[in-house]
Amino acid sequence: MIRLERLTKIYPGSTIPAVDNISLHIPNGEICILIGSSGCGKTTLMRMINRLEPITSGTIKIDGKDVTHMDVIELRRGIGYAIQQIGLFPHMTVFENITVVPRLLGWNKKRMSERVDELLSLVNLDPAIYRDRYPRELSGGQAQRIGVARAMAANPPVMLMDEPFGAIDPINREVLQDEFLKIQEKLKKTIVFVTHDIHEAVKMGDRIALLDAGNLIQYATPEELLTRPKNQFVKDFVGADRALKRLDLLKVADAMLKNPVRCNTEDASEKILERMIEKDLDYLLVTAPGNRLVGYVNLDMLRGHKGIVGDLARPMSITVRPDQNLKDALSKMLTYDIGIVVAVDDQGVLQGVLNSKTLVSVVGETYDEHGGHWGRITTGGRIL
Ligand SMILES: Nc1ncnc2c1ncn2[C@@H]1O[C@H](COP(=O)(O)OP(=O)(O)OP(=O)(O)O)[C@@H](O)[C@H]1O
Repeated sequence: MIRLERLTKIYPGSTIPAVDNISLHIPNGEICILIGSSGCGKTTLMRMINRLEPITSGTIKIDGKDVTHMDVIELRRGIGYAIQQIGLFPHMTVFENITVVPRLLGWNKKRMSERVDELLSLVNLDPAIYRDRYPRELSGGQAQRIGVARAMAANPPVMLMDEPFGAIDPINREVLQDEFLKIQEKLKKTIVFVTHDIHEAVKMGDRIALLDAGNLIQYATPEELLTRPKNQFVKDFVGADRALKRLDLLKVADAMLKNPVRCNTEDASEKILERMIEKDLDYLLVTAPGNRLVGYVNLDMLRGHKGIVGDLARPMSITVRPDQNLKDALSKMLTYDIGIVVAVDDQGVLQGVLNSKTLVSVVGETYDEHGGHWGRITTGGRIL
């Protein structure tokens, strides 16, 4: 756990604090995002944690230990540091770049070699291809991955990441973010992460610290920041479209109808047709034993058919997973021009159904300025 108490930094020659009396607490295993406009003090705050900047007043404790009382080399061994400019040494190979800290720690060749291969695989680069390359032989995205791998080399429990994906185009950035979140799910590091990008903050952060002119304005979960901005500054910062930003945050599982109406593959087509007409349904999902999604049937398909629905069911053109975010789901719905999408797990078992109406209502639930009330997330009515 990282605990900042009344932390202040005044640069020599300046009278205005770059970081002004900030207290905040970062639980172990969480990603804390520092965000705010240029010059608000994000980098300064971060660099005080590994003592690249001396502290003017206040304290920083990592797992109860005051960083200013620790041996600085010892301190930095426990803290991985990845920065936007990547900072790879141009005259060193990928292998040598990644093993800078392990070499200082006196690891033997075999251990370093295994670690490099493990880290390269973790960041999705083939060790056989990349370990002997020089930084100039890498794309920007690959170099960023190496930067992250290097920061993780000695398996530090804490990582400081200063706009680590800043210089990457938006598409590769999304890919890197997703990969990094997957890694973090496994490794559970305590991470301080600086970004300018509110989308990135909402997506990556367990908590977000919004700074302005050295002051901490709000420290909250992404959900809270979007739905309960503390004041006008926060509202302006997160943007008028904060409702839409919740699409990044909410999962399909938050908005889907969990028990959609369905029928079994073995059901007689005639019987199902009758029931659908009675219940005024145009489409019906078809599942096999174990609730495995087979596809759907509609009224036209069933009319005049004498067998079982399993013989008719058409597979869905697309499905989503419950843990996908609503932005991905909406994007699929728009791409395929469909109003409904079915959620299945990795084994193809039916989990729920998402339709555009419930999606809009879930995303539209924002802070009610007058009553201070939030609508409950509801999945709406039955849609099939
Ligand atoms: N070495 C320094 N000497 C004097 N002032 C500095 C120094 N480094 C930063 N500052 C000032 O401290 C303030 C905070 O800077 P800092 O780099 O922490 O901001 P930031 O939020 O990281 O900005 P950016 O998003 O542009 O990187 C700024 O006003 C900056 O000009």
